[in-house]
Amino acid sequence: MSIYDTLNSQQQEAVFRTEGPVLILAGAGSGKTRVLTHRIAYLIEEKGVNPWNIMAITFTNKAAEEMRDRVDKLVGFGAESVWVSTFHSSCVRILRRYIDRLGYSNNFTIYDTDDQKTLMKDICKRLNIDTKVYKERAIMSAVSSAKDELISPEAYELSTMGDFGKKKIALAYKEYQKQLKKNNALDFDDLIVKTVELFQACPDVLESYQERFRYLMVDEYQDTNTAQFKFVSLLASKYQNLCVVGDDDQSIYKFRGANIGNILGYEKVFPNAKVIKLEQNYRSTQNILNSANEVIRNNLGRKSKTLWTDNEEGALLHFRQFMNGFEEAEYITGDISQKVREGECSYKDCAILYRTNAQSRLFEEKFLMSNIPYKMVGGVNFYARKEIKDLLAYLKTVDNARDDIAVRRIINVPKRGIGLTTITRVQDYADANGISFYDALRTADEIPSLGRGAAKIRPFVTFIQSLRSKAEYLSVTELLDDIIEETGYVADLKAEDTDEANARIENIDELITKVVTYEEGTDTPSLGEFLEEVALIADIDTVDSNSDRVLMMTLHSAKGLEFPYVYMAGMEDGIFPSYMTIVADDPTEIEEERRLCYVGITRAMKDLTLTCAQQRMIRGETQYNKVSRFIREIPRELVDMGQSFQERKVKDIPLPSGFQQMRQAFKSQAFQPRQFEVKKSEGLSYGVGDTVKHIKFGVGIVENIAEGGKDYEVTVNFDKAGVKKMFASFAKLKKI
Ligand SMILES: Nc1ncnc2c1ncn2[C@@H]1O[C@H](COP(=O)(O)OP(=O)(O)OP(=O)(O)O)[C@@H](O)[C@H]1O
Ligand SMILES: [Mg+2]
Repeated sequence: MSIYDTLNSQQQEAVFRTEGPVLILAGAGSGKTRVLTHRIAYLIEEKGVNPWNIMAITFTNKAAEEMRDRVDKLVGFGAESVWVSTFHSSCVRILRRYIDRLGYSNNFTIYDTDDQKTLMKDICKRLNIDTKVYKERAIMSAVSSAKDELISPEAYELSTMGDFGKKKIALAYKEYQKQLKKNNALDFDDLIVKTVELFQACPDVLESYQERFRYLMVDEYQDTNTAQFKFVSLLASKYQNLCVVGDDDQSIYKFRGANIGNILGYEKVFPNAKVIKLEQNYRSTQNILNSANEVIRNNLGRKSKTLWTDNEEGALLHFRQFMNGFEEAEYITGDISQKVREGECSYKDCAILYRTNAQSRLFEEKFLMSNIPYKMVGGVNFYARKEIKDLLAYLKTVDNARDDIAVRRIINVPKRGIGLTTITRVQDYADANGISFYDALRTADEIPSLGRGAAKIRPFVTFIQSLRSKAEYLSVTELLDDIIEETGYVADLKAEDTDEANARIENIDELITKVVTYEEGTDTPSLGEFLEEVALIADIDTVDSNSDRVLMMTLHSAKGLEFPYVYMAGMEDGIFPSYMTIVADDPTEIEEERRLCYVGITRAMKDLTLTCAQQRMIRGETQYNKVSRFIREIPRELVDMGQSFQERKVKDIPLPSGFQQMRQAFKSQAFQPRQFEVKKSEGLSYGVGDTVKHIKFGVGIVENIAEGGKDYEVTVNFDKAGVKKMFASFAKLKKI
């Protein structure tokens, strides 16, 4: 039996049709990605195609990694030469080789959003564009959309049609490109645009890549934009071996220029394309799939399609409503650890999905406290995010200013024109005199080497000093508000008005919520104690070589992935669908959110839990949200509604439950695993120093047993496998 026998007949058709354009349009979990990986295997093994001649493009690095993995498993030898990557990294590789043909040098720099913004600010100044009327960020986002559509500065200018605002943007766009080139730099969008330009300007380069990539495949095709589509169609125009797979119901990147028209337009560019539909879902239980189908049915602008499954009916979906976000996080973490403890699944089988990254904080804290390993995919841990670090650095500086790193972090946030030379000189002075960096700043006038630099430092010191005197009578919440206000931190982000800036604001709101919760839950709150509490969570080392971890990510980053147990949290109108899309005039915005919901539901293989909170603290204020409209679109008979919170007779919980324990835990530091060295642990049949046997790692000696929340963490030095840390309940060690 060959690997291709495991495919159904439509899938086989898609795999075996290696020549010519193929379009596979099919619903979630129908095996689209599987078809692509098997197609790669088939090309190499059955058609004798050189792996070097195959290119597969996916949307995210995570998806590329996963595809690479799947291909490696199918094809033993040679698979590493298949070019599997994202659009952006493919383009970087091509440009590094040939961009000199466009007059750049091959060691070009790639500008991140901060660099872009600095440049755009500069340009606005130079062109006398009033950034109060035309915000840099708004200009940048218009420029970015133009690039997604492959509209050049010249074409943009022609399209302005006397529109005054657009004219300004056209001017800025033109100048921006000029400056980028002068700096030998490309922004993110340019990576694709310049590659397309290169292909168009240099037929020989294009041809060499056409020869190289005889077989092209694109996953998640529904999310490609015009520029990306042009890139692949140019590459495929010679041999026409382009196979794209996608699902119009999972198009969730309209805000980034994804163009659903590409799906429909494919047959225009490749008129003899073979269209293949896959209708069987292999991923999910009937209940999960039916729920997903019912939800997506509410979108009007879609092609209807059939998606069925042979899988078992499965458990009902679970819906749980809680008093607040804290209870919600507690329930989900508890549910996961119970399942793991009972041997029903491992941590890595579980994923928590949410609408915005800011929602991760409560889960992270809960996981850390319960010693449950977790990993955030495609996001940065809450306390490692720039905006959170910046604001905490302010609080630390106000608190005692002994943390040099904190002071240095914010000395130029927002920009105060204090240069690196000045900072280095201050640091040298501090080192030479054995004083802190901040104390050196306070005596800046006496540092001879500073010269005029000292004048720039004075306002900063005055600002911090004034915050310090305010800290005597302000609450931590008020102090934080004051810092945000005075630094213009949020105001600047608001002016940027991009998705990224808005996500940062949400994170800051979440920090405010954290402070408010802290103050409400403490008799004598203080800045010092708050920082201590945060430091304990922020500094816990989450780097864990163990890959058995609960995954947390936004719904957007979950695209293409699958997990046996999925938790969709924050199912509330105002969160998901987001408030912005509810108030928008445009009904297609809700449809995009609904597609995102469809993506979320269809990630689940066996079990799906949907949760929401009655009240949620956002920006330190309690909001009352209705249950998400998407929940109401799922037929009741498919859902186990659990106990509603009214039935639990919760009278009035001013504080999130579990909060007191958390405070206790912080005070006693009980959740720091290494603090508790237990010689002979209750319930374990072995102790430190005993020789034990593990089913996979063999024989070793127990080096340490630490109390970790609800389970013991055992460190064993195995004769062969080396030192491993594991939780007692699934290590199943036997004393010998
Ligand atoms: N013919 C098949 N037999 C058994 N399992 C299959 C078959 N086809 C697909 N699967 C399994 O079904 C699951 C979903 O497949 P895959 O991830 O390829 O779907 P997809 O269409 O790419 O989904 P998405 O739209 O979410 O990206 C995978 O676990 C895959 O291994
Ligand atoms: Mg897929």
